[in-house]
Amino acid sequence: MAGSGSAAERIGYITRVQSFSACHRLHSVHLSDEENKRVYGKCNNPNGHGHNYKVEVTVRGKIDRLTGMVMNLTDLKRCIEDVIMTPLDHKNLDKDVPYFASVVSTTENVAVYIWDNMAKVLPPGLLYEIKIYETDKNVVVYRGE
Ligand SMILES: Nc1nc2c(c(=O)[nH]1)N=C([C@H](O)[C@H](O)COP(=O)(O)OP(=O)(O)OP(=O)(O)O)CN2
Ligand SMILES: [Zn+2]
Repeated sequence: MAGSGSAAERIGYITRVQSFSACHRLHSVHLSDEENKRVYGKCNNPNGHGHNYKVEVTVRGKIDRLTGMVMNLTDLKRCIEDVIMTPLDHKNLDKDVPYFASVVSTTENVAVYIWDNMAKVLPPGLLYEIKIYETDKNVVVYRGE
């Protein structure tokens, strides 16, 4: 049985929460203007609209027996600064972030963008989940599938 102090490996999930502000417009380059209006409605407004996004970045891994950590949250904080805050905070997602020039800036795609870039800077296999609150009511989860 795995009691405290046993040799059994423990798996932990740790999450850091980060907020950022950005504006965007839902508009697909693969759809006509009419289709864009029909699909995205008010979110296709040419002048865009803004959100205060909240992102939860979760990593999963062994709780190191010596350090007591899955990873140092201070290191996770630095990764989040580089991957989320520097490129996205106070930006127009569609105009300031090259990735969204051809990819519609839905929250699903923002989650994929963050996942792909977090995976590049974290130790392999550690990233577990990106959860984004676009609003209090609209929440997206992406787990790299
Ligand atoms: N599948 C998706 N659908 C929608 C997305 C998205 O990212 N993925 N995004 C939007 C808009 O960006 C929009 O800003 C959402 O606004 P709204 O519907 O007004 O947000 P709320 O539901 O929180 O607003 P309430 O009016 O308070 O209900 C649309 N669809
Ligand atoms: Zn929006």
